[in-house]
Amino acid sequence: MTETPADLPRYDDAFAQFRIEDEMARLHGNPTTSINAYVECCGRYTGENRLALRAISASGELREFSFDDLADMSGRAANVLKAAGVGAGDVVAGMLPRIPELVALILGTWRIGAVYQPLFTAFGPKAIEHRLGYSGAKIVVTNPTNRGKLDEVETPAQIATILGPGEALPQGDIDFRAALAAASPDCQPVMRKGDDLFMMMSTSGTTGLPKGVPVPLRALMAFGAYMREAIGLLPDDVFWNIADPGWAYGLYYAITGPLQLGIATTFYEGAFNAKSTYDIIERLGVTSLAGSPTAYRLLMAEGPQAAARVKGRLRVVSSAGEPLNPEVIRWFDANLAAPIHDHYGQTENGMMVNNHHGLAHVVRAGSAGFAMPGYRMVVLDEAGNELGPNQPGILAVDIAKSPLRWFDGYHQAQTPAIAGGYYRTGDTVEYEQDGSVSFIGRADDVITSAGYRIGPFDVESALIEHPAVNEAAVVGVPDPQRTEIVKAFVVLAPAYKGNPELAEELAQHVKKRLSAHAYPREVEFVTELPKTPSGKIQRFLLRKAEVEKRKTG
Ligand SMILES: CC(C)(COP(=O)(O)OP(=O)(O)OC[C@H]1O[C@@H](n2cnc3c(N)ncnc32)[C@H](O)[C@@H]1OP(=O)(O)O)[C@@H](O)C(=O)NCCC(=O)NCCSC(=O)CC(=O)O
Repeated sequence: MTETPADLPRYDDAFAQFRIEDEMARLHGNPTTSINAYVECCGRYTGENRLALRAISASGELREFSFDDLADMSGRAANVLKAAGVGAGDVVAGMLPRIPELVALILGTWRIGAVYQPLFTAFGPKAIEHRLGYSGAKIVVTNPTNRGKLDEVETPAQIATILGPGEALPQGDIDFRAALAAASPDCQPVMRKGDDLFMMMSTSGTTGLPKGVPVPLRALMAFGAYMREAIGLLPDDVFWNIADPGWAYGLYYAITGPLQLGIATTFYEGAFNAKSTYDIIERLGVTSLAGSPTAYRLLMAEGPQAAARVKGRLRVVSSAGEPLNPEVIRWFDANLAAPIHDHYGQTENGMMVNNHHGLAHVVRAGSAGFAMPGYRMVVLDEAGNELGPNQPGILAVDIAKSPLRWFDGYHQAQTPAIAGGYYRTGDTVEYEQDGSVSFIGRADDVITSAGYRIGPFDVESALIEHPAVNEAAVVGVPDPQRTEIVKAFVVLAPAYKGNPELAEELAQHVKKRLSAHAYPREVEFVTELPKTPSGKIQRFLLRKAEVEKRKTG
């Protein structure tokens, strides 16, 4: 790839020079004594007339907000939350599209020392109820598009709705926009400690429903380090991370990370499509773009002509959520003159292995890159022994030697992934001789589709709610566009007959009940599912057969 400029440090140097004290010094507060995420991401940059947010509405209207504007809006949001009885340590859930009020809500939540829980706007009632259930959120802030789903959710949480012109307020709700206008913008930040939480995320595994991922304030050090070390964000960059803030990559690195560095971020409220993405890159002069390979493959599919008008504009492009194929790297190089680098992370611990833009000379196409300074990443065999180069095993974090790692376990759930001094990511990889990591696949049944992590059990439990379904097994099958798609194998109840209409009905059922992104794009009706003698469904056999079938065409 790129030639080695003589003055760039060797990657090993960056790793050796890492000192947690330097990361602490970059914060405004101190994680051991007193810290507040609002102060880190906004309060410290007020009074400088500094740009914080460019927000483009679905109809294309651009509005700009300074850190002072966000201080004012978040102060109001904080006072509205306080009036609703929210205090330090309480959970505030947000189910909102990318609108300026979303940032006001998140910063306002942090300002009073509360914990922000994102609810992806594609979620259906089943996914929402589960998450509000384990978080115990005191209030949910949403908009009319999503409000109806909450009628089907059992929750004691108060609901606040952001109304558009002429929209009616559901009975019992707080009119959030009117309350913001009436509230005072003044609010003294509530200081916390580094181990206190400021986010409650969720993530899927192989078994059981999604689990809560508590994020302590000391994770801010890791988020800032990723923006600096891997994305290589510079003060003059026009930064746009297109990932949805309903998930980790969007919340950590489209909102928290750039604001923490005092650098403006970008919101586009409309649904993703290649044309509007090129339009916005051109209109705003975006120099640093982040997103998932599926989004980049969709930009590629639009063809070289569409790309030509922004060729040379992008200084760097960062990719996360799924492995990046070398073909995309070559296409971006040829048609956008932009280096696109693969980065690897998880909701637990954030980004950990990256092709760091600032260290372009060590980038390897087809590899996930090198451990972030501040992390010691290892490859383990099943017994927990560290493996050498070219030996496949589980990618893991060496806890004692990774001062930036912050994940201490799932919320009110066991965390077998943390054992023997390591956190096991669940991804199978191997090291190359130079220490870069090559991704092989998941060691479990978790599905990666269009950058989303989807738990098969979650989809199966939505399917078996349908009266036609007796049993279901859900697997990820390879797909050239979305890495994997969700496929369901369904054993029907005796009164039902498998046909395309029923397959579509089941897909729609999952879409509506669970989430619009997690539905099975393929449904196959079968008479039985492969099982172990003890009755456990063997998803891996179904997946293996699908992989073989697709290979042989
Ligand atoms: C690449 C994409 C832009 C492609 O967008 P698409 O529009 O094609 O499709 P999609 O995958 O978003 O959505 C699948 C289906 O859900 C629907 N859909 C999506 N969002 C919706 C919403 N908010 N409300 C209602 N429906 C919605 C779409 O219309 C589509 O329906 P239909 O199929 O009927 O057309 C997107 O998939 C994307 O942003 N992916 C990246 C995800 C991401 O941010 N990953 C990194 C974070 S993961 C992470 O942080 C860790 C973790 O997950 O744990």
